Amino acid sequence: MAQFSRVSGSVGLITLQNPPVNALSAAVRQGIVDTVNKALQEPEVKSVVICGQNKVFCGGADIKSFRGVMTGPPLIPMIHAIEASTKPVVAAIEGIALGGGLELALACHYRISHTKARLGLPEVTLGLLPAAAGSQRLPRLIGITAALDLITTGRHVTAAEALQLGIVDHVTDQNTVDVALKFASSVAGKPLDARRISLYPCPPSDDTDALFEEAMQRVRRSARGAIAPVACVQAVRAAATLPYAQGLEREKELMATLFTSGQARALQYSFFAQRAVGRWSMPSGAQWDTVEPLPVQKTAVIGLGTMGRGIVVALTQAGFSVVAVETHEKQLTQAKQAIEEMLIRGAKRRGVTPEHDTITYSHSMEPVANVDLVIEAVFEDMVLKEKVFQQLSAVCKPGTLLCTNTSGLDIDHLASKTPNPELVVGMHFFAPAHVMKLLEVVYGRQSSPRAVATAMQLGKKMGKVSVAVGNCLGFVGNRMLKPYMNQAFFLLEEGASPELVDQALEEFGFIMGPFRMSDLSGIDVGWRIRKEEGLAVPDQRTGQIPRMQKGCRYSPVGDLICEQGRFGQKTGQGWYRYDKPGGRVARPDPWMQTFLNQYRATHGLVPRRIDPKEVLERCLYALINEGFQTLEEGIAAAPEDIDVIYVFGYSWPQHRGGPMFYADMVGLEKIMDRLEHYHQAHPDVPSLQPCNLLRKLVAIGSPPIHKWSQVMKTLRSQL
Ligand SMILES: CCCCCCCCCCCCC[C@H](O)CC(=O)SCCNC(=O)CCNC(=O)[C@H](O)C(C)(C)COP(=O)(O)OP(=O)(O)OC[C@H]1O[C@@H](n2cnc3c(N)ncnc32)[C@H](O)[C@@H]1OP(=O)(O)O
Ligand SMILES: NC(=O)c1ccc[n+]([C@@H]2O[C@H](COP(=O)([O-])OP(=O)(O)OC[C@H]3O[C@@H](n4cnc5c(N)ncnc54)[C@H](O)[C@@H]3O)[C@@H](O)[C@H]2O)c1
Repeated sequence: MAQFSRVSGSVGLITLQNPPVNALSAAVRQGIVDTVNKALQEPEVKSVVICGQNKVFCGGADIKSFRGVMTGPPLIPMIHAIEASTKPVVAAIEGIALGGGLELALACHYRISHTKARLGLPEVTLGLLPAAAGSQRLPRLIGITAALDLITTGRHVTAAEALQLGIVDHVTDQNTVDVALKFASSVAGKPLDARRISLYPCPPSDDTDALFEEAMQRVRRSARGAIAPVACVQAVRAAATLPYAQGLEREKELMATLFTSGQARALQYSFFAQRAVGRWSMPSGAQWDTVEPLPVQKTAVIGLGTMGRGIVVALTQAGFSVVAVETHEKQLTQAKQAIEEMLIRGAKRRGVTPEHDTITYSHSMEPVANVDLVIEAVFEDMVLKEKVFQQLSAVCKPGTLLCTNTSGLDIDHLASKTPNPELVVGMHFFAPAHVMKLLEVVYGRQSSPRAVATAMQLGKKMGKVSVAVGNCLGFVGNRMLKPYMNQAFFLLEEGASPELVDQALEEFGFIMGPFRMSDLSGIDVGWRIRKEEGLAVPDQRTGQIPRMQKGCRYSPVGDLICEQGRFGQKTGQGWYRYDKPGGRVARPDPWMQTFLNQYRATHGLVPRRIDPKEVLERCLYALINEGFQTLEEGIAAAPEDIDVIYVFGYSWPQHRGGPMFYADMVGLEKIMDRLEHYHQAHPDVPSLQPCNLLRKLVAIGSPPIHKWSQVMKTLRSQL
């Protein structure tokens, strides 16, 4: 809806009304058409102001309506009618003007913004482009380079930057609508052609071809395989090279392709999935809207290695005081310096003053006594963690929440070592913890809903996408990664090279394939865990690590290369070779080829040609099957939870939605058939056997992903 009122006798005020973000639903568009007509028809009205209810201008087109039948007046003619108006129209921008919201403002003759407003054209993040003439008006207003930046990244700008770029005419910290009303009165009757952006020529640039070529390369590099950023560049190019009307036609054509694409569906699914994970629930029935989080102001981090440092930075940047504890003298000094540097860099990026004095560094636990919440990030060693939790229980004030950043150890076991197991939860951050957006909040059998609510809220305040998951080895993300990595190892045994496997998965859209990723994070990390699990241990009789363990196929290739001291980038050699220890550029290593040939010969394995399709199917379908298993067990509550974990924690390409969304796109029946096919070929690999939930879903006709949660409720008793 939109409401019309007349203010001070001669200014028509149109207020968009569709909380919470005044999205341009059919009713809002109809409201705008009706109220603009009214303003034009009423002779007393000399100028018009458009604003949004509740101090929010407009969040753009109604994304929810994209998947249904479009009704109501179309957006584009409505926006053109505003620009063509013979009475001046002023946009009063408060809160946000995003997507279609900014396009609406660009059709107005003047734009006045509140200092705290944010503006942008984020359509690209939804797999679209600004197709209500945004791709044609913005370059005409602010130039090609700046428009390319905003349109291809979708980033939001502050009012100050918008003013500097020339997107808005005036910024105020007063009541924006009042300022706009006054301004509208002052411009009544003035000529408008100079204010109609569609009439502007696109500002020329030195070498347009080179500029667009460079932009195209940049977007192709940064979002491998994503089509929307490419279309955005093409649309801006049309603005730069074609008359306005023809540019609009091109914008429309490009949008038609994007609008119905699988990528747009995936990205819009991901948008809503990120919001859905905030509505968490626990098997007990406790959920996000009924549980009050505990108040948290003072925090502590124990262990200042790779993870602890990032967590201290993220907590400090979110405004919490932190007691940072590290027992190792040298580590403490290095951590202090690293944390300070990260804070300075972060503050510079955000244009704020760095916070230092809210951190207290300590060798001992004493200063932890009066904190509200502790995050433990010591070595991944259960005995050590037990000891730390016992110390914390003795020193902390009653009611302090004890969280662990373990990558996958048993939360219940750790909780059982404390007098208050209800106050123990996992807070599993991802490296680097001040950058990566994902946080898995892991509840154990006894974790209280308030403890979970507190960790979820803390994650939100730290700018994380937090997902509540159940407790099991590896939780959701790392658990699903195991069958994926196993398949990558098995493929090497059967004839593939690390490059072949990585290339297939990088072409799918991962930033790095499993071997380049393993080189980056350190191959020895998994090796140490496997040794602790008793897997990477030679058989006393043969002296070799067995290739069958507990009745299942096991590949020791990773263990064997670690035995050679090849730990990845840090040692300059791993699955690839690097020019020096710490080097970043991975090059295929002839040593690896020789090693694999010898390994295969030793074990009587005859290498075969493996094609990329097999790599994708085996790695991804094994991971997806494990995803279904976590849903079946209730460890992940919904497919959206898994998808958000994979997109934000494991760099699953966002334009493919996430593993469970991808499974839905591929078709559950196909996934099941291919898993069965591979399981027949490899009966000693249980993770290739389709799990019960997948079979059941196929048996009932493969319902679409948004119906799985409903179906799971019914099926859970039968599974
Ligand atoms: C052959 C076929 C050819 C077809 C051609 C079709 C042509 C169609 C013509 C279209 C013309 C193009 C128009 C335009 O260019 C396209 C767009 O405008 S796309 C939308 C762009 N806008 C955005 O991307 C903004 C998205 N929203 C946000 O980023 C954030 O929500 C926010 C606005 C910054 C607010 O953040 P928060 O305060 O944190 O709040 P939440 O995020 O939790 O949101 C609260 C609530 O609101 C819902 N919501 C937000 N934005 C929208 C929206 N634009 N539409 C619908 N709903 C929205 C959000 O989902 C939350 O609700 P919940 O999910 O929790 O129920
Ligand atoms: N590195 C990753 O990518 C990653 C990702 C997610 C989770 N994790 C988990 O985070 C935890 C920490 O991992 P990391 O990579 O930061 O390890 P790390 O080896 O880099 O750091 C651990 C730090 O803990 C310190 N420490 C040991 N005992 C201590 C004690 N009693 N009190 C205080 N400090 C102590 C060590 O001196 C060291 O500085 C582990 O549980 C790990 O599984 C790691």
